[in-house]
Amino acid sequence: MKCFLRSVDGKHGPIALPEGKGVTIGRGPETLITDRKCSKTQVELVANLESRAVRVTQLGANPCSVGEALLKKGESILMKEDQILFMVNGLHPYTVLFKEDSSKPAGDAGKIDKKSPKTTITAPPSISSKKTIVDFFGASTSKGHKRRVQDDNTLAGSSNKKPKYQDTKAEAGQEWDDSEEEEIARKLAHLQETAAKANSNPSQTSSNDERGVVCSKDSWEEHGKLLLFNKKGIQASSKIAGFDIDGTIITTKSGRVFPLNADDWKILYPEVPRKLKELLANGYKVIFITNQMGISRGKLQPEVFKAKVEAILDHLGIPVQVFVATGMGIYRKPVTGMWDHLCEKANDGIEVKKEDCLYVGDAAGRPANWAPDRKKKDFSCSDRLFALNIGIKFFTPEEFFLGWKKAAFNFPVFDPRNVNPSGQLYEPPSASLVSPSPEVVVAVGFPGAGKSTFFKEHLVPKGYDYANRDTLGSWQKCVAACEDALKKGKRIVIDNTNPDLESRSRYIDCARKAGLPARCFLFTATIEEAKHNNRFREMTCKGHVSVNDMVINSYRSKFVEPSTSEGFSEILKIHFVPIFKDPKLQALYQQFSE
Ligand SMILES: Nc1ncnc2c1ncn2[C@@H]1O[C@H](COP(=O)(O)OP(=O)(O)OP(=O)(O)O)[C@@H](O)[C@H]1O
Repeated sequence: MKCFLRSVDGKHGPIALPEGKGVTIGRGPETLITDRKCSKTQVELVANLESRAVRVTQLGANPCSVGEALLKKGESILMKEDQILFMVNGLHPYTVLFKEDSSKPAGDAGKIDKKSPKTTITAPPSISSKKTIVDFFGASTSKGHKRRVQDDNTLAGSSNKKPKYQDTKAEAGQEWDDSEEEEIARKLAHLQETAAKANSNPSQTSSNDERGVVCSKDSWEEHGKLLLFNKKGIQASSKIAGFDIDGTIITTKSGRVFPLNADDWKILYPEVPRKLKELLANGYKVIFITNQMGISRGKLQPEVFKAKVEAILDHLGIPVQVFVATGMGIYRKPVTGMWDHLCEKANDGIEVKKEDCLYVGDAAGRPANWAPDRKKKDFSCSDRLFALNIGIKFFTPEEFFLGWKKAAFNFPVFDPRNVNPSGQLYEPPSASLVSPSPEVVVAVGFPGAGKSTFFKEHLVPKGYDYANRDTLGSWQKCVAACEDALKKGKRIVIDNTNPDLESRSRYIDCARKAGLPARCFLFTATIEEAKHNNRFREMTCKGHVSVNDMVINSYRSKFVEPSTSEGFSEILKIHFVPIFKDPKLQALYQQFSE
């Protein structure tokens, strides 16, 4: 038995790790690593042939990682054959390989060809048949799979390499090229075996991760504004790796921001297919999660988009579950409706473990010039906020696929998690919310500032009449209602946005004519908070017409700070203090929305 360290990138040949002897590896001619973050003595490796494991000890200042574990200087971990060692910052991947001595007859492992600088190994019987892998990927023909693998090689800039897998005639014992994909294929084949067992006995799972049954056919589902694609071969898991599609998995061929047509796409980075396959091999279910508002706006035909999704998956050659939010509402990222659907209804009842999940997206709130050749700021922060709302790890495509360092980003001004239920409701605190005698209360505040909620909570139950232009139909009807209430000696609130002097003067005049006071209740919710509230109302209140940003911006441009000089006897500032009777609604409110 011998042990070798193998470069997953295929940058150099295998490095022998003699039994029990420390081998120091790092930046240098042996590994061809030039990355200065990697020390020349980055890690020490000690092979133990009996336990088929290698002890990895971190020596350099910047940590390496083995599987999920990040090693600080001086820390050690045992590395098994199914794990990947990244020398530094998720870069320079290595695996270890234990092989029977080539001088002995090959058992269930292969042999090292000492003559060739490149390692060739004999495929273990369990994975030597191409069909095994083809079945896992759900591809229809072996030819199709072979072509797909070649495509991936081309993407990875290694078109001079031979195809990774032999054709269907490949038998156990035949030699095949050593490459990064071979290791991944080994793991995939192992997973497939486990999956096959799980299919016959769904309660049985692999050692660490919970897995479900393997999906046997492609299917599209529709759940209101959610489209869901189950690709043949997907398998439920407690570990989820989620990806946005546009700008993360693909970009446009044309170079335009928006695709010119359904064929205007290409894989964003050559590293994408391999990284996704690696995740699958490590027991993740890979899902794509995309906002496609164009569908509900009638600009994108659902069938056209469905065909595009299928073409992307065929090109990648991997089983992926795809979630598409077709309009506004709970399914639209950053709100977590699509994730909730996955957890509650689309993961075979396997509980998703958030700590084992990650999400990658390009809408990350990065400012202009976030990297030397990246001038444009991100169009949004919705992907980062989506991961934050769920509570899982987030990466940009550059961080995840290319190993770039974390980029700076701008956080939204309004953070719904910070609304304070015990905050001060109004100012000045010495004022009285309710008057014992007839009066007019005139609201001023953004659409969505919380005016109606406040009045219905605090004034209407105390006997105030209520006038609102949305329900009555016009400001003239509100004025009539106001006159009528005052004539009857009643108190009334006017629940309109009333941003300017003109709109307010109508009600102040009514009060003046009746010889009664008019007070102003100025709602202090900011524009960002008001937009959030409007989106929350859209998700939770079916009857309300949605308020678009134009209406909100128009309020802002018309707004004139109310003053007693207009004729108000008093001006109260009303702050947004959340009241939630249902914890589910509170949780939804406290999610970032966009
Ligand atoms: N104090 C509060 N606590 C929790 N949610 C609130 C509160 N105030 C308002 N909301 C929510 O914010 C959304 C907008 O509130 P509301 O309809 O009261 O605003 P508005 O100022 O009356 O809007 P418009 O001017 O468009 O009628 C609603 O979904 C409401 O449930």
